[in-house]
Amino acid sequence: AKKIILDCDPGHDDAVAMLLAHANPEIELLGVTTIGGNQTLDKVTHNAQCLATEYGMEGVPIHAGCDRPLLRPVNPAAKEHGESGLDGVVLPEPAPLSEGHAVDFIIDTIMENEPGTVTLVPTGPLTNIAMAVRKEPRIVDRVKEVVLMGGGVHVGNRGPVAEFNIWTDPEAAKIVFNEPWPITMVGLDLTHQALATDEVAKKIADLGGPVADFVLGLFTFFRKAYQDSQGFEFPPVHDPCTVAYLIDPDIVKCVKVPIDVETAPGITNGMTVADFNAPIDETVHTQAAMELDFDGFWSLVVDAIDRVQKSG
Ligand SMILES: Nc1ccc([C@@H]2N[C@H](CO)[C@@H](O)[C@H]2O)cc1
Ligand SMILES: [Ca+2]
Repeated sequence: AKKIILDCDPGHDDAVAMLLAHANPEIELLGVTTIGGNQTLDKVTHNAQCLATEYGMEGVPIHAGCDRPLLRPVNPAAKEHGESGLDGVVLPEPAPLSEGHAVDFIIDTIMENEPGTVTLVPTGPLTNIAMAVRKEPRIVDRVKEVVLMGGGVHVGNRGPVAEFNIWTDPEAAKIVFNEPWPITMVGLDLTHQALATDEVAKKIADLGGPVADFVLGLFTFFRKAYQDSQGFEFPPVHDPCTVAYLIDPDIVKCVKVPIDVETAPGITNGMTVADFNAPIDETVHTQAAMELDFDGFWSLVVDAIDRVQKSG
């Protein structure tokens, strides 16, 4: 199984990423770390703890991380995720929070495991990852790869070309994208294909059960929020696309391309800039996810719900 650390800001779609990472046998979830983003750090951390209970996740450490970006103020996505960060569902009691900062957990976990065996899966702003790199630069060569939800190629949800996770902390993103580790950017080009349509909801409803109902509750709220805030009929469930790619790389088609981050103020601030004019040689350590196998993706999510309900 692939060992991963999920660095997240739950968040309706982070919640599905956590479910997929916990349930699928191809993934060994070494720990969950949290970052302020969709909501403030205290709220997203509490949400992660409650989700661990909901999914029956035993013994997976949860560590809270940075409570704000490196330079920018926190700008929660309250319209899309609600005041709690997980509006639309009733949350169970929280699982315990582990001692110690997320940045130290990320560093220690990578340094304690064999080189090239731990994958980082950030699905929120990249502050914790940037801080970890600055505190312990040796993690860059030891990490197997970074598969992050964020950015996109000339697409945005915070203005014309910025995506929320990057836009929230562009300086952290610039640090992360400029380290020489392998990065798969699972951006909006890809995740806007991962729509929770009526047919998807029906498959989950047909499964039945408490976790199926929980996920449907997430989707119901997220769908209304997306209709009201971005005019989408169905909500794109961004974050689990990262885990799905790790489970089955054929589910996501990627293109190798140099990617950097714009941190200058102005209309392109927070943009991930893919340079398709550059030569693609072995120095290119970044790739952008562009095409999703819709049915393959959703079958993994339905399977994860089924597995968690069966092991409950
Ligand atoms: N409108 C909006 C939707 C999702 C998000 C969060 N940020 C990323 C998508 O931009 C995902 O990680 C998701 O959790 C932010 C804003
Ligand atoms: Ca997220």
